[in-house]
Amino acid sequence: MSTETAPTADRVTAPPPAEWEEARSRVYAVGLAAALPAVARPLVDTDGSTLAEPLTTRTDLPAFPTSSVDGWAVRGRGPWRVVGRVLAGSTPAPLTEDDTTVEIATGAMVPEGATAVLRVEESTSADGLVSGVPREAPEWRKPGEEAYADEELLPTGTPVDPAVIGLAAACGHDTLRVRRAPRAALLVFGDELLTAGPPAAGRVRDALGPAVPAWLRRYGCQVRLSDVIGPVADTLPAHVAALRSALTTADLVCTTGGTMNGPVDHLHPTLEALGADYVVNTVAVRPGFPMLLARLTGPDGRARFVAGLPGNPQSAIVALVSLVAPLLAGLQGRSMPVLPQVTLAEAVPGRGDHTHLALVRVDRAAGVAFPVRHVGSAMLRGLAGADGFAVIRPGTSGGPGDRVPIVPLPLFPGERAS
Ligand SMILES: Nc1nc2c(c(=O)[nH]1)N[C@H]1C(S)=C(S)[C@@H](COP(=O)(O)OP(=O)(O)OC[C@H]3O[C@@H](n4cnc5c(N)ncnc54)[C@H](O)[C@@H]3O)O[C@H]1N2
Ligand code: MOO
Repeated sequence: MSTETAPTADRVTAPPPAEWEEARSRVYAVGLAAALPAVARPLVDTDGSTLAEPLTTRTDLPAFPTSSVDGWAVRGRGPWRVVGRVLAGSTPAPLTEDDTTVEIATGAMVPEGATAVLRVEESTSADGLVSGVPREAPEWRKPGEEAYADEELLPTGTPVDPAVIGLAAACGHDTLRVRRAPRAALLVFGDELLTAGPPAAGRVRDALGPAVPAWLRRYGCQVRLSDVIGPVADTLPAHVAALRSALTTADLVCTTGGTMNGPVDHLHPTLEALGADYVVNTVAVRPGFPMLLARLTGPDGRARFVAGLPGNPQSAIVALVSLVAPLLAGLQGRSMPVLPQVTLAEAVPGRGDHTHLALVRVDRAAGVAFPVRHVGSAMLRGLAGADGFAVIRPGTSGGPGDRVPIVPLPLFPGERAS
C-alpha cells in the first residue's frame, strides 16, 4: 500500500523515532498505569492470570504435625503397647502414657504426647507389643516447616501457573484476586490480501490474520475468533468504523499494515479521528521501524490501546515482541519482561543508528545462538525456525562469542526442539 504514489507533504511530517529500549520502557510504564482491574476468581479459573495481591498462607504449612512415614507413633523408650490407630484425615487422641503407641499412616496427624515415629519396616510387633529403634531425625513434618500462617509466599504481579494454583490450594484458598487476561482484537488492513489460496497477480496471502491472534494468546491475551476482522476495506471510514467497534470490547486492538504514509495507509488518520494519543510513534529499530502504540480513553474511563503493527510480516512480529509484549506485561500488573542473554555463534551486523533485531536459533545444548537465513522484513521463513531476536544495539555489531540480549518468541516447551 505504501508505494503506489508519493505521499503528500503534510503526511510525511513524522516525529523522531523512539530509541528501542526507551520505547519498551515507556510502553510498559503506560500499561502498568492502566493495569486491568482485579477480580476474585475460583482457583480453577486462574491459570494464566496474574496475582493482584500477594499470595499468603491461611495456616501454618503443614497446619499440624504430620507423619511422613507409615509406622508407629510412640511415647517413651518402648517396647510399646498398641493403643489405637490414626489414619490421615482425623484428629487423634493424645498419647498420655509412656510405652504406648498408635499405628500411624503417612499424612496422619501425630498425636500429642508422641516422642517419635518408628517406620513400620524398622519395627517388629508381637502380642500387641511393638519394638524397634526410631531414627534420630524426626519422621514427621513440623507445623510451619514450609510456611507460617499469613506468611507472604509470592508477591503481587506473579503470573499464575499450575505450580502457583497448587500452592494456593495447599494454602487453603478457594478464590484468588487476580488481574484477568487482557482482551485483544486484530484488524487486518490491506485490500491486496487474499484470505485463501496461493498468492498471485499482485495479491499476497494474509499471513498476519491467522498468526497474530495465536501469538497474542501466548502472551496471555484472550482473542475470540470474532475479534479478528479483515481485510478491512482501504477507506478511512471503514478503518474508523472497524477500530471504533473493536475498541468496544478490547483492551488492546492490534492493526496490521497501513502504518506508513502511503495513499491508502489510513491508520494515522484513523487514530486522529478517534482522538488517540501516541505513546510511541515509530521506533529506531530494524526491521519494524513504523510500529506505533496509541492510547484512547474508553467510555468507562479506562485506557484502551492500539498497537500499529507494520504490514511487512516479520516487521509485524518485531512490533509484537518489542511493544505489545511489554504493554501486556504492564496491563497484567507483571514486571517488565527481562531479556535473557545469549552468546552469538556467528557475526551479526549492526544497523547503524538503529537497534537491529536479528532472528536467531538457540542451540541449547551448545549454549549459543546462530543467525538464521531468510530474514527479510517481508519474509516469514526465518521466523518459523527461530527462537527469538538477538538485540544488536545502535552503533554496534555482534561478533562470535559476544553476549547479547535476546527477545524470545513466546514458544511452548517442545517447539523448536529438533
Ligand atoms: N516511502 C516509504 N515507504 C516505506 C517505508 C518508508 O520508510 N518510506 N518503510 C517501509 C517499511 S520499513 C515498512 S515495514 C512498510 C510498512 O508499511 P505499512 O505498515 O504501511 O504496511 P503496508 O504498506 O500496508 O504493507 C507493507 C507490505 O506488507 C504486506 N502486507 C501487509 N499486510 C500483510 C498481511 N496481513 N499479510 C502479509 N503481507 C502483508 C503488503 O502487501 C506490503 O507488501 O512500509 C515500507 N514502505
Ligand atoms: O521496518 Mo520495515 O518493518 O524494515 O520492513
